Amino acid sequence: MSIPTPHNAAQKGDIARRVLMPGDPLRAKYIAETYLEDPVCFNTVRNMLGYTGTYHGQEISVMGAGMGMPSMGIYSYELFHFYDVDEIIRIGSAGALQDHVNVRDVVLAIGACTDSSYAHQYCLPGTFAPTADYGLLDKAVKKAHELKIPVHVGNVLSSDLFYNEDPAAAPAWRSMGVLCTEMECAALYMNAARAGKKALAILTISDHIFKKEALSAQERQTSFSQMMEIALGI
Ligand SMILES: O=P(O)(O)O[C@H]1O[C@H](CO)[C@@H](O)[C@H]1O
Ligand SMILES: O=c1cc[nH]c(=O)[nH]1
Repeated sequence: MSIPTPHNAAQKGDIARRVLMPGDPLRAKYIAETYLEDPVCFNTVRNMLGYTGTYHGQEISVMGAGMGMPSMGIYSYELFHFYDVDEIIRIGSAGALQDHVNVRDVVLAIGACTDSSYAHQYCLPGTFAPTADYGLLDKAVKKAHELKIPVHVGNVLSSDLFYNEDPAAAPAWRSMGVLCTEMECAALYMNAARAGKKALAILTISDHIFKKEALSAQERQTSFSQMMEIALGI
């Protein structure tokens, strides 16, 4: 595939080697305008906004990934394969599945279970365990400790379903110690593995599946800042 792609108007060199990816493109805009110096917008196709700027002198990009594994699958595939991106850090929200994981908490995803068929394309003679890049994960853990931000480090669920009508699904994942549920991490980790690149997901708990708690808009912003401090500090 040549660039620009059907989904990304960037030219070669417009995108940094490291990209932060929130699901929401407006959050990408907010991050670029709030945290980066001299941000330049490189994509508006489908309003999936992407920006490149600098943070403490280092070039970094931030781009929306959309919701769900197909969307993350497209954008991260193109970044890894056509734009020479080396590292993608997903920054997103998630619903807690464990009692000790609370709203506002930050989760670093070692691995991503999934109910999606995304891995079928690889025709593997078994199941694949999508995992974070250990170097990025280690740096994120150390940065969180340095910033005194408590984090949970463990397995997450990347589900195709935000509204799941099977009442047994969440308790089943909970019984396996899975910390929280979101919708993109497994696709990102699989694309990174296939491309020989690096990925990590940093998640903020926005709601609790079992306690039926949810953050207010203001609280989301505060917790989101902690996640950003870790992601940008790596
Ligand atoms: O906050 P983001 O990154 O969008 O992540 C979570 O929020 C969306 C669902 O509301 C899904 O994309 C899920 O993964
Ligand atoms: O995918 C998600 C994100 C936040 N909360 C959920 O319950 N699911």
